[in-house]
Amino acid sequence: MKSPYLITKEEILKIYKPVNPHAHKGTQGHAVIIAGSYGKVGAAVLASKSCLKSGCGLVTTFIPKCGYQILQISIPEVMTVTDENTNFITNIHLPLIPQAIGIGPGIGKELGTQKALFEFLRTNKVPLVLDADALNIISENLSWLELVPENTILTPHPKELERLIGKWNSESEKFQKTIAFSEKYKVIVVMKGAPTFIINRNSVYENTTGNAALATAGSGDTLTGILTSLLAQGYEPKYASKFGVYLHGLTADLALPKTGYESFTASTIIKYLGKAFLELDN
Ligand SMILES: NC(=O)C1=CN([C@@H]2O[C@H](COP(=O)(O)OP(=O)(O)OC[C@H]3O[C@@H](n4cnc5c(N)ncnc54)[C@H](O)[C@@H]3O)[C@@H](O)[C@H]2O)[C@@H](O)CC1
Ligand SMILES: Nc1ncnc2c1ncn2[C@@H]1O[C@H](COP(=O)(O)OP(=O)(O)O)[C@@H](O)[C@H]1O
Ligand SMILES: [Mg+2]
Repeated sequence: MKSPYLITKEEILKIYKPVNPHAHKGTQGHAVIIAGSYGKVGAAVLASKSCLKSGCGLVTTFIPKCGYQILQISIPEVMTVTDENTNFITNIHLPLIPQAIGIGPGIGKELGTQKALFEFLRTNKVPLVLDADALNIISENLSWLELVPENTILTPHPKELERLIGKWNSESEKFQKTIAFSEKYKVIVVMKGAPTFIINRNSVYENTTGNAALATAGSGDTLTGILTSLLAQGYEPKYASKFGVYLHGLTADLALPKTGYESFTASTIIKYLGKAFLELDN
């Protein structure tokens, strides 16, 4: 394997598009987050909040009914659309065509949710981020990946990656298999870890931000929100993936001197997103 390209501040500055002074919420992109189930509505809250706090103009969150009040009270800025079902998603219907959709955090693997995911993938044309249980469901139905838009971003952690590509015997085999997977399905794979690598066909990129403070519940859910937000703002998937992982890691680097590793939580990622964007101007 060629040595990876590093995702550095210099690279990110070539990608970053500062907000236009004439911008309004309608020009900043409308993102949809499809997430949550009974007991895991927090995943929907974290992904939606990080989405909104990464610059997109409007966020609509699709959740099972049990998440309605939780979402509306936790994040009044976010609009919500609910499934007919109380505890998990069974039928994804959106009253709008957004610029990007992130799906998967906390949705579970109920049969009804699997069917809803298939029907969604069959009809969706919008740029997509697939995470968590969306990946776990797809792992058992790999042909569904033929339905997703080209350059869909997949964000597996190592266990989810193993479910997608099978076991590997060495680091180099892991990369070979992920490259083959990215080429076969024409998708971008964000291999989350320490550090995170992005595999886009046979190109490999290594993130330079982040630390072990990110080893905390919901950390990946916030990454899904950030990536979906950047896609909705019009960043191409190859740029959104790099910018997103860089910003996500940078929040932890900036927060660490204040929080230490132990008290850092996924909400701290969200809290430090503003400082991470400001750091790009320094
Ligand atoms: N507050 C919430 O509502 C939360 C909801 N979550 C959701 O809960 C669902 C289950 O997610 P999980 O990821 O916990 O379950 P998984 O079963 O997908 O992953 C857990 C397994 O993966 C392994 N693993 C994870 N990261 C690893 C790493 N970096 N290196 C090696 N092994 C690693 C763990 O050891 C464990 O065996 C997802 O839908 C997720 O989005 C979680 O994000 C936690 C917070
Ligand atoms: N030790 C670490 N160093 C750097 N980043 C880490 C470390 N541990 C976890 N992360 C990052 O935290 C995130 C964890 O994602 P994930 O496992 O999906 O969390 P969750 O499902 O709980 O939201 C990934 O972006 C991963 O790269
Ligand atoms: Mg996760």
